[in-house]
Amino acid sequence: NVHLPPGPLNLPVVGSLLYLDPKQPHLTLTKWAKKYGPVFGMNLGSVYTVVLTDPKTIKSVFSKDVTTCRAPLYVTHGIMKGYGIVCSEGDLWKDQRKFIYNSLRQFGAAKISENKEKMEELIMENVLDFINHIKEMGLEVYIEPLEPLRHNIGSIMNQIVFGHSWSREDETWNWLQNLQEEGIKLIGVAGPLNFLPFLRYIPMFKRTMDFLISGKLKTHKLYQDLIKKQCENIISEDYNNLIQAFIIEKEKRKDTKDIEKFYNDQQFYHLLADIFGAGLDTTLTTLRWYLLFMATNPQHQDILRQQIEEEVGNRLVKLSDIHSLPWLEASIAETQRIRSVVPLGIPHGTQEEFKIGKYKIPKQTMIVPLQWAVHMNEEVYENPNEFNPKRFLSKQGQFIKNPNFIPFQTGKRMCIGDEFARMILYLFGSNIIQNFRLTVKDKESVDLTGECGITLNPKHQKILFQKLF
Ligand code: HEM
Repeated sequence: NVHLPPGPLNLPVVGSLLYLDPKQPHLTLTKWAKKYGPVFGMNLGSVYTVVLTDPKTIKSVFSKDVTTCRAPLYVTHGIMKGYGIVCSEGDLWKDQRKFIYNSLRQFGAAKISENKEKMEELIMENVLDFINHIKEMGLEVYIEPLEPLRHNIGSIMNQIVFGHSWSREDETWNWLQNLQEEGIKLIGVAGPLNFLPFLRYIPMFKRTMDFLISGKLKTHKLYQDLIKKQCENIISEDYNNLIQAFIIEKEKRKDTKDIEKFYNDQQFYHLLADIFGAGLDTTLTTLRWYLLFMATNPQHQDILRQQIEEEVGNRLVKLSDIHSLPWLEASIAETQRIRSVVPLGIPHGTQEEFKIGKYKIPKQTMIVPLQWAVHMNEEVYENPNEFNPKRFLSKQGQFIKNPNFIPFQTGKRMCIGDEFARMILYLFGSNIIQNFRLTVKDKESVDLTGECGITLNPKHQKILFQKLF
């Protein structure tokens, strides 16, 4: 007796869309999960959607080939057309995932890599530049750290993607950052189009789509110049950026059909944008949340700073120190738990009909791994709204892994940059706390709810950086 999962009322055309809070959809879905269970389904406009909130089910469902597609969404498909890696499917996705995996390892952005020290150097250059930039502003500065952080995390991504980074004042860089920010906002605005594609005839939605597509074309123009620049360099076996990696791979396969299928210009541009975007927005947002939770919880910050003092002393914190700093790992993990940067997860799509237990999951379903519900489950995490890094520590004070913690998701499409992200988060997170005491002026007035776009972003909030030495 196989049937569709239970779920909320489906109205004609819109389905359950009208009941979903557009600003905080993760909260509505989490509420529904309590009512309908850990596997529930509904129509969101024209897209049949199944939401999963049990990490074991998410793991088993996402380890199947049949769920390796992306959700059938109008906006992302309309803009990306299946190119790149994040939105690609089938053979192209398989090939490019392997290629990106190997490239990240070559750049030193992997757990095991000969070039890991070079990557650590690149990250540390940017950590130091960030710290010095803030110190130059004065002994005590009260600022929203978004822009300086975005410059330095962005510079790391620029180096590994384009082999080039720009100064803070550079016009092209500022243009690229604005376009990125605007694009992310607009994809939020265009959200309803995903589910009600007929809205594209309404001028506001049409304008938004046109803006997104023209923004994409403009960045592709810039990429052409950056690719030309890299072509002028001699590309050796010791390549360290994605432009060079792609050119080398293309050359290797020049007599095969892969060139047209996987190594064409469109794929090149979309892939560069994908790695830049996937790497920057998520890591930056996590660090912003981290600084905010540290600033509003000075008691935890002091413990971490003390551990750094004892284990590292006054020199900079390095990657080889991390295993002796469980409070660092725990406070970063706790940040990723309490504010999932992708609260709805990154949805998948189904290629064919399949089953989850007694439930039928039709072909072309969107599957939402609801990270928010996993990370805020009170049965697993007592007082889930409290920021408490100790949840991730054993009685002996060691960092413990937790199967109910899935910020990078699991299975065949799991984030491919998780190790790289942790390298950045640990090095920025520890060295900032070592160098500054962070506080806010009025804790009660700090709004920690966040704004939901593609990622869940903190609202603008100033933090007091007090220089410690
Ligand atoms: C804190 C930082 C990050 C978080 C929370 C994060 C999270 C995620 C999540 C949830 C997914 C979706 C996985 C799935 O569909 O099952 C994903 C995919 C991906 N991430 Fe990350 N990510 C982060 C950093 C990075 C970095 C630094 C890079 C690389 C430069 C990266 C590259 C990618 C790519 C290429 C994909 C697409 C994989 C695919 O579709 O096969 N991510 N990430």
